Amino acid sequence: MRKFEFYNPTKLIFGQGTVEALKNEVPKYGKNVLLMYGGGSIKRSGLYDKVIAQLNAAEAVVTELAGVEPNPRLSTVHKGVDLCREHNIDLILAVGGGSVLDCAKAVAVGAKYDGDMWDFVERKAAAQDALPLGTVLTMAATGSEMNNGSVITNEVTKEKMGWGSVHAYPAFSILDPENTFSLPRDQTVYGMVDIMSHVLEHYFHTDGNTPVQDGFCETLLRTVIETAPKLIEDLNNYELRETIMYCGTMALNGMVSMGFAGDWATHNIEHAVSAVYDIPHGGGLAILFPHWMKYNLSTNPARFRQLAVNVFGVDPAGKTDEEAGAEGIEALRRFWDSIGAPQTLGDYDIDNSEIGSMADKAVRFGPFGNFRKLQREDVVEIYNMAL
Ligand SMILES: NC(=O)c1ccc[n+]([C@@H]2O[C@H](COP(=O)([O-])OP(=O)(O)OC[C@H]3O[C@@H](n4cnc5c(N)ncnc54)[C@H](O)[C@@H]3O)[C@@H](O)[C@H]2O)c1
Repeated sequence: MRKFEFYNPTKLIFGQGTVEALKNEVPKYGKNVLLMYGGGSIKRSGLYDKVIAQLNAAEAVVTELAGVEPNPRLSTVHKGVDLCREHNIDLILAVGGGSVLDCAKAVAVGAKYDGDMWDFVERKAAAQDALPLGTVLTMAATGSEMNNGSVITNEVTKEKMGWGSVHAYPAFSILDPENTFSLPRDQTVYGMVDIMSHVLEHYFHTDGNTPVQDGFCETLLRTVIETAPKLIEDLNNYELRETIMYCGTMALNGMVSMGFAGDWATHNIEHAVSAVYDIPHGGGLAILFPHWMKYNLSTNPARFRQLAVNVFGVDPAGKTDEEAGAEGIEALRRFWDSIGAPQTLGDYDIDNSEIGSMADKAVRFGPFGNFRKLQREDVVEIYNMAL
């Protein structure tokens, strides 16, 4: 293991009916609340009314920013920052999936910064402060509810990039699995692919002696693999939604990844695709991750073998590490196919015309990935494999 410090200040409030915690949490931060949400699914599901009832009980003065896009845009962040200043906002409350939460994080740091928040994404400046943020999660996927990361799309330059700050952790996050019942089957699948991808990004590291962390990661992967086929046939099953929601938070809140640096190349490769084509993040990962794995199998075949045996039940007898590892990659592909995840870029009508510009975006900050450093030509190769 490498040396580490662990810090995660987010208060997690998990379980049925927990939206009622809002009336006690909100007044701790002040009266003026900016309520951010997406395209209106929270109105159809009734969650909006429940949230408003709690905010009324807390005697909050509410300003709304609706319509936060999937793959949230910088222009929406700017709108949010303006609203915070205009209405002297004390607390931002994000109700939605990872996109709404990520956008709210960007608004929270942007409201306390004189320049353009995009400076933080471009690493030209580092956030020094933020407005407090509370969240009510409606989709299990990103882990944004309990981490300090956020991904923003600059629609003018067609760049989609992650950034993070110690000031971007939510102060509290409310997770009621029932609030994910209304999530359609395809988005449920994308969320589960995203969760597995976060664990896989952790798993492919080069630091030694991580048996406990490996076990945590393998358990999360096996749990999603066991739960996903049941959940897609029974979308209103509380226990299945609960299991996946807990997996999503644990996959990316730092708890299973202490003491090593995960790879994170595939997320970078995917962000460049969804920046140009605006496809769902989890859909892009389902296409690209198996190709990243095939491309890197020879980097450390023993690691792939361990995944194949411990997660996919591959029998390693009489096989080289590379052969067993390759079976594991095939098993992952078959599993994602079985739950209806996309398989090729062609599934989103993406051809090879933008591969060069996507690769340029992916290497914007230079070679990347900790398991193996990828150069531009490696990224081009992986996109070509995924066509
Ligand atoms: N912050 C992080 O750590 C992190 C990690 C991975 C990815 N991301 C980013 O997060 C974004 C994706 O977030 P996401 O996967 O949570 O999806 P999302 O928030 O974009 O939501 C996907 C779709 O589902 C809808 N939706 C959400 N909850 C719903 C519900 N309960 N009922 C009906 N519809 C619902 C949304 O309106 C949207 O149309 C991407 O931009 C991705 O790059 C962030």
